[in-house]
Order: sequence, then structure tokens, then C-alpha cells
Amino acid sequence: MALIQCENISIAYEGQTVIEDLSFQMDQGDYLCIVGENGSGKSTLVKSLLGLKSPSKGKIIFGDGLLQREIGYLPQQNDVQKDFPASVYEVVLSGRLNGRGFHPFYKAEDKRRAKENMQLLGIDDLARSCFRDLSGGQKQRVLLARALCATKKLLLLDEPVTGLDPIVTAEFYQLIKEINQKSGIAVVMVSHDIESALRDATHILHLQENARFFGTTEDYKKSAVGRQYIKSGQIDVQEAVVEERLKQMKGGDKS
Ligand SMILES: Nc1ncnc2c1ncn2[C@@H]1O[C@H](COP(=O)(O)OP(=O)(O)OP(=O)(O)O)[C@@H](O)[C@H]1O
Repeated sequence: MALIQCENISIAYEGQTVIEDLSFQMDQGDYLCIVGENGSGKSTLVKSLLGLKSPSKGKIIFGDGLLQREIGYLPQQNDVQKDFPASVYEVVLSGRLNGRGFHPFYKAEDKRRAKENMQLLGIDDLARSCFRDLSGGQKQRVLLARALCATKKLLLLDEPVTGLDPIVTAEFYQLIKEINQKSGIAVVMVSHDIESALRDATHILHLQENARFFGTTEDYKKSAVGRQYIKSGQIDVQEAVVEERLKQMKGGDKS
């Protein structure tokens, strides 16, 4: 069974549809990048995957033992309480809270997971530092460790490298890739960085009115929508829409 199966979902705010009739699925170990221009509904879809916004139509089915409350989530940076007056260890450990249900006290297992993930991300020597005193890159590592504490199956990252310099960004992408490949944790990443998405992701979901794509990264590169988005370094895919329609009329490539 698929880890996540979205079946014909539509999502709306106060009657205004943002995503219409979207279907896709992902399996254990997949690395899915969600791309598309501003306002195309990427963060809205993330909210629905987290159960914070119910689809107005269709359904999202979780399989393979994945529970919605056990998704490891790293929100967009501007959503994060950057000045949080807690230690790194406390922030990482708080990733265990969601899975605790009605038991708000940490167990030895929670503390072990927090330490393990701090080690994995090379931030164990920062354990007692105050979160708000860290650099942007260090903060993202801490929040990634926190997200990892919440899950063994799925990481959900919403534009995680915004504001980071190129070197720190490259290191962060490398970390995500290693976690995905070594531990088999599936990754969903909302990204405006098409180059990195093409390099690291196994699958692409491109959200855009009239020009949606879901499939493998290789197929995306060959698709009209993908080629246009890659060529233009993003945005206007109208040309691709026209090209796609012409092809369909001729009975050609429908990818
Ligand atoms: N809480 C809300 N209430 C009403 N409309 C909203 C709300 N949140 C988002 N929207 C609208 O839904 C649409 C999709 O927004 P969303 O943030 O999901 O897009 P996005 O693809 O993540 O954009 P970006 O790339 O800029 O982050 C936009 O038109 C936005 O104005």
C-alpha cells in the first residue's frame, strides 16, 4: 500500500478553490518535490497532508503504518518562532510531543531519540545553546532534528533553505538526501529551487492551473511543463500548456 495516496482532492478557502481534483501517490523511500509558482497551493497541500486543512473533496489515505500525527514537519522559516528562548536540546526533544498523545511527559525513549538525531545532524555539541542565538543554518539543522524526532517514515519540509547561503544550502540538501537514502525515510519538500529538485528528487509534483504534472523526475524533465519550467528558470508555463494541448490534439506525447 502507498505511504500517501491523494485521491481527487480539492482544497478551498471560503469557497475559493485553490487546488482542484489533484491525485498523486508516494511510496516508502520516495523523495517528492512540490514545485510551482507563488500561490499555486503548495503550502495549502502541505497543510492538508498534516491534517490542518481538510480537502473539500476527495481523500488523503495514509498507508504503510504512517500516522498523520507522526509526520516530521519543518515549517517555512517565517512561520518558525525564531526567537524561541529554549535550548537546542529542548527544541529537538519537543519533536516527540505530537506522538505523545495524552501523555505530555517525555520518556527515556524520547530523550534517546533526541540525542541520536542531534548526533546524526552534528549538533550535539550545541545541545545547551540557546536556539535563538544560532545561525540560520544551525537553526535549520535543529528543526530538522526536531522533525526527525517526530517520524520514522515521512519528512515534510516547506521551503527549508529560504534565507540560507549557498554553501549552507548545499550542505542542507546533502543531509536530506543522505537521510532519505540511508534510512529510507520518505521526503516531501516544497521548493522553488528547480535545479536541486531535479538533482535530488525521485518524483516531482508541479502545481499550476492547467499545467499540472506528477511523475518521476526523469519523466518531468521530458514533459512539456517540466521543460518549460526548467528553461525559464520557473514561472510562465503558458507556452507549455499550449504545446501540451497541441500534442494531445495530435495524439502525441501525453506525459
Ligand atoms: N488562510 C488562507 N485563507 C484564504 N486564502 C488563503 C489562505 N492561505 C492561502 N490562501 C490563498 O491560497 C492560495 C495558495 O496559497 P499557498 O500559500 O498554498 O501557495 P504556495 O504555492 O505555497 O505559495 P508560495 O510559493 O508563495 O509559498 C493563494 O492564493 C493564497 O492567497
